Amino acid sequence: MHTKGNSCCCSFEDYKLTTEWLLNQTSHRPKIAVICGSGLGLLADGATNKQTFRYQDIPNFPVSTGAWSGHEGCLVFGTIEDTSCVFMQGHFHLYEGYSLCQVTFPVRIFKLMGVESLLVTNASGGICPDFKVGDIMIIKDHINLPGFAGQHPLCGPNDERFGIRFPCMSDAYSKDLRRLALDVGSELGCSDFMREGVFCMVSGPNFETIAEARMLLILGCDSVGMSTVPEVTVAKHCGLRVLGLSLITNMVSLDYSREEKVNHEEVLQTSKMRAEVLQKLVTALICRYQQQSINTH
Ligand SMILES: O=P(O)(O)O[C@@H]1C[C@H](O)[C@@H](CO)O1
Ligand code: HPA
Repeated sequence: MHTKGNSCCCSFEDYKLTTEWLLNQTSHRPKIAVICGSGLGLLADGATNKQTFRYQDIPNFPVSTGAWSGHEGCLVFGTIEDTSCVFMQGHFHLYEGYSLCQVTFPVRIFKLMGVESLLVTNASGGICPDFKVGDIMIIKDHINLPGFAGQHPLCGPNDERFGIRFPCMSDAYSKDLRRLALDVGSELGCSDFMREGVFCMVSGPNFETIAEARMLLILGCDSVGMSTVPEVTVAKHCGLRVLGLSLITNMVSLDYSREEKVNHEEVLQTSKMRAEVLQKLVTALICRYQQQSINTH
């Protein structure tokens, strides 16, 4: 897989080869794909009948830069109730040096495998002053800051087999799935720490300066992180329904007098603290998703 400038140089045949390889290795035919954010690899724990592939063993799959820890770097197929799912334990970031074609490569594989909906999770810094560490924000919309600077996963020749040249992004996050997430969250007693808001992607790897954070607040961002937007953009382009859940792992500094400094350990600690709740939420969502599709089809 090569990249030219910032455009994707992965051919349709590359995507097909990886898809066919996976379909030949597993009898799972996933309907839902889940991208596990930093520290959230255990979202796959609710699944049974699991089959795991290391990224390094999957043809064309981007290989870990070693920045991840533990059991990350695996694609896990499994079943939740009767729904076949696939989980990405560990995802790819611009700041690790991956091209956006590599970052979003798995999403097109999911599409070709027959996945209908993508559930993206991530860790982010809270900007909205009403938010608290540990809140789960349902992503209502996003700001693609790297995209404004030409770092966009759909730059380059458009492959119509995936989607149209100029896709609409005003409804990138499914209203039905957002409602379902709110309902399921409320049934599980999570309403007190569930929010909805606008997510902004920055490239990272540094956390924001105070001036940058203040700018993001003025722009209407509720939280900021270093992933998700490229995957969601490519998912929407190829017709997947998307739900995004962003865990507020820290509050972003908006004030020069604030003493606390954000760091990656704090991010991972909050993810660890909330991982079990998020896992229950994701599992319940997938159960309800299946029931809803049965009722509506
Ligand atoms: O869930 P992701 O991987 O987006 O997590 C954020 C962005 C960085 O990877 C990391 C910074 O602490 O957290
Ligand atoms: N800023 C950017 N990305 C992040 C943050 C943050 O404060 N927390 C987790 N990911």
